[in-house]
Amino acid sequence: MHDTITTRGLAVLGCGKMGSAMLAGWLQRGLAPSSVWVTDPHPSDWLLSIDGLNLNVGFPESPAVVLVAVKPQMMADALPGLTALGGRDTVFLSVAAGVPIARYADMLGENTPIIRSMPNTPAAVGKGITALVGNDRVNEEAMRMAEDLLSAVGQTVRLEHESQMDAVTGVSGSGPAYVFHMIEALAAAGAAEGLPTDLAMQLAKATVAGAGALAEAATETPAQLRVNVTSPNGTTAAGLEVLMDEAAGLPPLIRATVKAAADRSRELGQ
Ligand SMILES: NC(=O)C1=CN([C@@H]2O[C@H](COP(=O)(O)OP(=O)(O)OC[C@H]3O[C@@H](n4cnc5c(N)ncnc54)[C@H](O)[C@@H]3O)[C@@H](O)[C@H]2O)C=CC1
Ligand SMILES: O=C(O)[C@@H]1CCC=N1
Repeated sequence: MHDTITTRGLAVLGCGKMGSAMLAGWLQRGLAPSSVWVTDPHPSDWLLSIDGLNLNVGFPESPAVVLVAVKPQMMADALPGLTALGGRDTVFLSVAAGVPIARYADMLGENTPIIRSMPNTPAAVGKGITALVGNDRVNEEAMRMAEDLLSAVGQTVRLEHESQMDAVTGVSGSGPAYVFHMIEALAAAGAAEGLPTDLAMQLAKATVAGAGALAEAATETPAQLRVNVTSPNGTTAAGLEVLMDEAAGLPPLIRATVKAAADRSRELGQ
């Protein structure tokens, strides 16, 4: 873990599902709990069980990073307490959906290095992907430090423009929920075809996990991997005829799903 973080400390504002997934990754990578300060009015049992963590005792005077992981709707209550840390070299790293860098800069001062990021919950098992974009106060060293932190829980990608963040949120931030729903729907369909519920769920989970792993590992495109499953005039072709229907199949449904999520991200930014 980056030396600056160990010496100056890492502050976490809000440590629910996302904050905890990230903190778990950092602790696993060897960050000492004594280097971490967490403020959360409702700490989980997991947080309470971490020996040496600085929990709800305020933040150090000049932490290397402040991770902001409260809900966008809580931001107005949570952030004003941190204005004293703004305008210096403490890097603010936000994971909040929709909240633009400008809103942090308004509260913390224009001179504050602010990185807006969008992780996702597979971070909890080290398989997340986080997109990042910083304001012009974020130098290369600060960006690398953030990437180093986030790479503890999966892949990272830099965005060229903050405006891309709403689409990213619609695809990879919210995306795990779409895939979990796919598992639910696949299992329910298996049960409707006569399988015991548990068996249908086991088949659905393993199929989605296996297909995801193959899509990541293979040199072929997902389209080719799909073709590889599809025997001419076989079972997959019959299924895909329904799923790939241009008017009523998955493409228009996923298009509308991602648009709704991206639109909501834009709305949260208003
Ligand atoms: N859950 C997800 O899949 C993802 C969430 N995010 C973003 O992460 C942020 C947090 O989301 P979750 O972890 O899902 O929510 P959560 O509800 O699990 O966590 C939020 C935490 O903030 C704490 N909190 C509330 N008021 C506070 C205050 N004034 N000061 C400090 N802490 C306070 C709550 O006690 C809670 O533990 C949101 O902004 C969300 O947009 C980003 C990517 C994915
Ligand atoms: O639903 C949300 O608003 C958050 C952001 C992306 C995933 N969960």
